[in-house]
Amino acid sequence: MRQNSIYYIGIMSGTSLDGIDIALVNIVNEQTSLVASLETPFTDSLHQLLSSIITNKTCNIADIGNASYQLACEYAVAVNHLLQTQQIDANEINAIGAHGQTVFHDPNSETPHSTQLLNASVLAAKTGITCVHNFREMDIALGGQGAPLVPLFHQSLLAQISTNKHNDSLVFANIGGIANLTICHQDTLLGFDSGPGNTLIDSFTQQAFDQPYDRNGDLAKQGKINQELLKQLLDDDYFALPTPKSTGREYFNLTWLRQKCAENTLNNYDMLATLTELTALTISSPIQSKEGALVLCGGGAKNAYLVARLQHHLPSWHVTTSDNIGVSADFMEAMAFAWLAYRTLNHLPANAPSVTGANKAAVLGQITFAP
Ligand SMILES: Nc1ncnc2c1ncn2[C@@H]1O[C@H](COP(=O)(O)OP(=O)(O)OP(=O)(O)O)[C@@H](O)[C@H]1O
Ligand SMILES: CC(=O)N[C@H]1[C@@H]2OC[C@@H](O2)[C@@H](O)[C@@H]1O[C@H](C)C(=O)O
Repeated sequence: MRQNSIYYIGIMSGTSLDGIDIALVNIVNEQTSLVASLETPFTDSLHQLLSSIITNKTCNIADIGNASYQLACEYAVAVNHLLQTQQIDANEINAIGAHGQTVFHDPNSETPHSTQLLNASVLAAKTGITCVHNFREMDIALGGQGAPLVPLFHQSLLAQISTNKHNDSLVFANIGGIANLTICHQDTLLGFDSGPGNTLIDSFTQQAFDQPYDRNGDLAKQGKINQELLKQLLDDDYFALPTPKSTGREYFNLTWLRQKCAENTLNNYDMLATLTELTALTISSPIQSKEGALVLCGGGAKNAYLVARLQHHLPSWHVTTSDNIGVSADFMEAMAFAWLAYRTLNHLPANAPSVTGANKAAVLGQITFAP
């Protein structure tokens, strides 16, 4: 590690497949702050390749290698561009914490695994920066879910954010493709995937309205929630499972939806309103305290209709976005991966057994040194 450097880079490309989020952060005395950020879409060819790997489940082995290589190249172009605009040399960066692209997540099978594609050698070679990656594997090897990993980062932020008023009941909800909650109550830390965030909303919007997502929830807002279908969806076993638990797009997808509502003939607006309500209810229902602060991050925080439904279900809660407490809602996850790289390089554990169910805390990730 370069001792005088305080910079780390985090890269997240999440389950929504909307592209790459990069955060350049500095970490001083355990305090993480965002210096610069960049959001860039995948090229069409990489987007198509990743979508086909994720949705087809079976794929050519060469596709895995190609996607890993292409992803590393696109990560590297974005990192180099960000550094150039900031006039920061690669030598000043301690490490990149790179999530990679999750293509399959199954921590509960007889052969538990979670696969994030990324050719880390290519990323290190093309940026000249040491790269930390494969963060979920060790937690799964220790019997954990390998996800979510951000709750410990959320907890680390508590010391530096200014919501002391609500500190005894603070819940972070990251609403990406899948939604995950971090519940900080006094000294306890809980965290789990609550279920679909935007993934069903996005897939249905693409199919029915030929738009990438339901901007601000404007389409759902025009529909009427169908209570009968909502009940059928909420009956899914995942929602009643005790923690630790995590999930992914291999479970919550349009096939899942079709199976649940084979007999339903809702119009598209009502369907979208019902799917949005599913996300709102599965995020709000596990929250037990009467009041507190619900801090939203991830793209779903921009869905005004979804946010209104969350506020509706949590009337005494202060529902806000992490931007309002000084942490970028768009780059929270990328910041978390920069922080995870910092933990790895400093030999510090980065999983929370109370969240993932691992039998012990451990240093996570693999290090690929800059050549
Ligand atoms: N203005 C908006 N209105 C409604 N939804 C939006 C808006 N902007 C972004 N989104 C939603 O946010 C999604 C992207 O969110 P985000 O980037 O947090 O997901 P991710 O990082 O891929 O997911 P995950 O956290 O599951 O890994 C988009 O696919 C879209 O559904
Ligand atoms: C396997 C996987 O990639 N899981 C992601 C996904 O996206 C949201 C949710 O599902 C969460 O469990 C996790 O990402 C975040 C960054 C996490 O590990 O905390």
